[in-house]
Formats: sequence, C-alpha cells, structure tokens
Amino acid sequence: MLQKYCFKGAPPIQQTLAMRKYLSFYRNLMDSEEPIYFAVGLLPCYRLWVWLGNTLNTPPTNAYYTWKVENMGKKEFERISKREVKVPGLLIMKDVSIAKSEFVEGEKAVTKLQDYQEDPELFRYCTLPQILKYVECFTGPNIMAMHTMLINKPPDTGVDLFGPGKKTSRHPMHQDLHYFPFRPADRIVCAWTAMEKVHRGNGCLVVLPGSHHGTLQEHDYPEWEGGVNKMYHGVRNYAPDHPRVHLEMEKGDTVFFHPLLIHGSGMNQTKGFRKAISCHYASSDCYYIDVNGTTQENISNEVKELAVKKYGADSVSFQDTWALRGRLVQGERTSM
Ligand SMILES: CCCCCCCCCCCCCCCCCC(=O)SCCNC(=O)CCNC(=O)[C@H](O)C(C)(C)COP(=O)(O)OP(=O)(O)OC[C@H]1O[C@@H](n2cnc3c(N)ncnc32)[C@H](O)[C@@H]1OP(=O)(O)O
Ligand SMILES: O=C(O)CCC(=O)C(=O)O
Repeated sequence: MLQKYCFKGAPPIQQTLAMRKYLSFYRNLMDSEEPIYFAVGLLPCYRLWVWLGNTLNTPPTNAYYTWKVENMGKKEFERISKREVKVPGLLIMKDVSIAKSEFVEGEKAVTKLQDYQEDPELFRYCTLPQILKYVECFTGPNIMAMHTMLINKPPDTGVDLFGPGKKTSRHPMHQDLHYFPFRPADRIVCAWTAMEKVHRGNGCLVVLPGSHHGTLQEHDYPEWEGGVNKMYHGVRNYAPDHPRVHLEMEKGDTVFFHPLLIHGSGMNQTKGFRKAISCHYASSDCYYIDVNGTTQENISNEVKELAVKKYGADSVSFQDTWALRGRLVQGERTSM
C-alpha cells in the first residue's frame, strides 16, 4: 500500500500534538461507546476528504489523480442515484428496457444523469483547466458549458436484470449538432472522459472519421426491435461501408469531438456498468438559430414537450431550454 501511494521507505512522520489529540479522541470513543458513535464520529472526516479533493488542484500527472477521479465523481453519482442529494434541473434517466421495472433500484437503475450543471462536484469536471485548455482551441476564450451528462451504460447481455438481450444499451450513430439550435458548429466541441477502461466489450464510442466535414443529416428513431431510449435519434442514412474507429480508452482518457462527427456507442456485453462523463462546450459568441422547418424540428418538439412535462415551462422555446441550462466557465457571456 505504501508503494502504491508512492511512499519511499518508512515515512518519517512524527505525531504532532494535534494528531495525538485527534487519535486519542477516536481511541476513547472506541473504548467507551457503542460502535455507532465511532461511525458518527468519522462523519466530519468523510466531509473533509471531499473538501480536500475539491480544494487541491490535482493534475493528471499526480500520483493521487486516479484515486481522486475514482472516488469523487463515482461517489457523487452514487449519492445522486440513491436520491441522497437532489440536484435542481437534473434528469435521472433509466434505460428503456427497465423504465417500468420496480425491481431495479439505485445506481443500477440509472442509465444517465442528464444536466448535472447544478451539482458542484460533477460540474467541477466542466471547469478543469486540463480540459479547458483544449476546449479553448475550438471555442476561443469565452466558453459556455451547454450540455452535461454522466453516462452509466448498463449491461445488455440478456443476463438477469435486463431481459433477453434487448440491445437497448446501444447509442445509435448520430451528430450532436442535431440537438443544438446554435451555431457556428466549428465553435462547439464535446469533451468525453472515460471513468473506467472502455473497450468494444463494454460499448466504447464508435466514430466515422472525417464525417465532421459533411453537413447535418436527417435524424430519427432507429427501428430497433428491443426499443430505443427517449431522444436517442440516429442518422437516417450514412454509408454502411464508411470506415469506423472504435475508441478504446483508459480511465481518465478524454476525447474531444466536433458536433458534426457521426458517432455512437455499442452494446455493453459485460456485467458491469460503463461510466463516462461529458460536457458539450460552445463559444459564448455563438448565436441561436430558428430550427422550424428544418430537420431539427422533431427534436425541438420533443425537448419542448419534456420541458412542459417536467418543469411546467409551457412557453419555453427550444433555444430557451439551452440558454437556461448553459453555464459560463471561462471569459464573458457575450451572446448565449
Ligand atoms: C426549462 C429547462 C428545460 C430542460 C429540458 C431538458 C431537455 C433535455 C435535452 C436533451 C438534449 C440532449 C442533447 C444530447 C446530445 C448528445 C446525444 C444524446 O445523448 S441523445 C439522448 C438524450 N436524451 C435524453 O437525455 C433523454 C432525456 N430524458 C428524458 O427525457 C426522461 O428521462 C424520460 C422522459 C425518458 C423519462 O423520465 P422519467 O421521469 O424517468 O419517467 P416518467 O416516470 O415521467 O415516465 C414517462 C414515460 O417515459 C417512459 N420512459 C422512461 N424512461 C424511458 C427511456 N429511457 N426511454 C423511453 N421511454 C422512457 C416511461 O416508461 C413512461 O412511459 P409511459 O408510462 O408514459 O408510457
Ligand atoms: O457515451 C455514450 O455511450 C454515447 C454518448 C454520445 O454519443 C454523446 O454524448 O453524444
């Protein structure tokens, strides 16, 4: 363990007065009280770790970076999934194959946290300098975090929980620009970070290289027998023989991609959940467009319907749903 945390030899740490007091407090508690008091006594420590994690600027080269990423983001995901914290505006989405099941609970029932921008712990991802330094190359200095997701791709093997291999964990091939009523496309970029090793077996991202040089295509629900998740539209026509690249990634690896890039993800054939966190950024100098009469009208209607149903916002426009959710992460909020 000492080696794992990069200690060389026995650490020459001497107890200070404060440390002695701290330890003797716990020792007394253990000696004189029921075990539950000890557990309660440790609670400030639980809060302290989170505070330390948030306060320390730990770059990916630091030996504790992986530990921190693993413990902070995943812990917050668990707390949200168990409804221990309630985050304003956040949608907790279940996979379509289990949406109506009462038997799957907690984090196993959650396929995606949509719009986590009001959760300080998760939103810290969108503000990481290590990410923003690349984002800025696309957006310029005024940066908005427009769309945030933590994706918990469920197993789709047909084992116990999810029925006989419905393949609903797949994400159809699509272009993210289909969802966005703002332009120009070249000032929008997605950062997608693997929260664990992702590979073909657990449904890594699949991309059609070069497709971002094309135009926005018509999207709709694919005709999948096992059902399709809400708003998982796919490109209607793309050349089936177009070369594909599977993005196999290590935990913490991040890919940045253009909103016209045709991409999706495969089915998760493992028994574990495949987690990734993402943010779509746009320059705050972008401008909103009217999508009525365009191929984006179908998604615009679905999003407005959802805004009415979930938030009672019946006069909200498609553009407003984005303006309300967008958060400035760097520079000035000029037009978005
Ligand atoms: C003012 C601010 C406004 C904010 C608006 C927010 C807009 C979100 C916009 C998303 C933009 C996405 C941009 C993405 C770009 C990247 C590409 C994607 O990820 S693309 C993908 C992006 N797409 C999204 O992220 C979708 C966003 N999520 C949602 O829309 C909701 O989670 C929900 C409606 C699917 C379920 O709400 P929930 O409260 O849990 O459920 P209920 O109990 O209310 O049940 C209602 C009915 O829905 C059924 N049902 C349940 N689950 C599913 C399912 N998975 N599939 C299908 N159906 C499902 C359920 O069985 C019931 O049916 P019935 O009994 O009435 O027959
Ligand atoms: O994480 C995935 O499985 C797919 C995510 C995706 O396609 C997207 O964020 O646009």
